[in-house]
Amino acid sequence: MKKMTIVGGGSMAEAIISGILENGFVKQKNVWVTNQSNQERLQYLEKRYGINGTYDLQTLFDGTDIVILAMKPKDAAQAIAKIRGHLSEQMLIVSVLAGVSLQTIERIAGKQLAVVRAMPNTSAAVGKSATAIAVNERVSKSQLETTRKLFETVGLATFVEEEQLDAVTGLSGSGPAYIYYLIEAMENSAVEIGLEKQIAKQLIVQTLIGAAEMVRSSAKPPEELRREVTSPGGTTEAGVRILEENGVRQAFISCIKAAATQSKKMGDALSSELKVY
Ligand SMILES: NC(=O)C1=CN([C@@H]2O[C@H](COP(=O)(O)OP(=O)(O)OC[C@H]3O[C@@H](n4cnc5c(N)ncnc54)[C@H](O)[C@@H]3O)[C@@H](O)[C@H]2O)C=CC1
Ligand SMILES: O=C(O)[C@@H]1CCC=N1
Repeated sequence: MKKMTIVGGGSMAEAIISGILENGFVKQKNVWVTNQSNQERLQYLEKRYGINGTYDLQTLFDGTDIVILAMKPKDAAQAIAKIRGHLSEQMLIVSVLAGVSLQTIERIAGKQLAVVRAMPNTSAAVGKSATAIAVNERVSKSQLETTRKLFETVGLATFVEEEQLDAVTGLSGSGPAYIYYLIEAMENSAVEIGLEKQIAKQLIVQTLIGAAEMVRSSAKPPEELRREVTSPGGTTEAGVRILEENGVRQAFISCIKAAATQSKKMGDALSSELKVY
């Protein structure tokens, strides 16, 4: 892989940049990034990661192999229209935009392109993304391999049907935020019951890592693992009863469904915006 161009320099772009450089997928000097207008942010990315920032489209796209689209879906029409003259069939276009279909990317570009639609998460920054990927028929075998390698350098990568990507977005694209929310609540409670914040943080993080590893490596389903923690008349039973009484399970289910629906809505909104033109 010779050159990579990233359009959009926000949280997701930074997570990918940090992950791929850590794993040597591409050399720092061969990574080019741009954003809408925030020069300070571009300079931060250049300094922090030793990559190149520019607003000059020729410099950005000349001889590039992979273009990563990492702007918000609402900005996609304008952003892709601006760069479409620089996109070619030889390039692999990788979109991480929630909800936006492979077809929509080609429609905005106004030409046939090899497009990958991926849904990673920000844990890419530490090599732990869970990424699901769908591709269009113009993606070659070697581009498919490059895509797999790209996302495997930042965590787990799996291929799915495009129709499943909204569900993936609701589950694992947004997923880290649900876990951070849980950690916030655990930290709040820890302070309230008299633990020091720093000690509580260590215990919470290790508990999450341990539980995740148990689910990953054990043949037992999570319900059974949970039963093993729950002594009759004990502490866990007292705690989990409160979760059940407060509908926390249902709240999580509704949360993930709402996020998946929102992904589809954002894609549909962009698609109907295009019909207007
Ligand atoms: N943040 C997350 O956890 C995840 C985000 N995504 C997707 O990644 C994309 C980016 O999300 P974030 O990084 O969170 O957003 P962000 O708001 O942090 O960054 C968006 C970037 O796009 C740039 N941009 C906007 N218009 C542009 C234009 N016309 N030309 C060039 N750059 C332009 C902005 O300047 C900014 O640097 C979204 O489409 C989102 O759906 C996907 C998976 C996870
Ligand atoms: O909140 C969002 O729209 C993006 C997509 C997945 C995670 N963050």
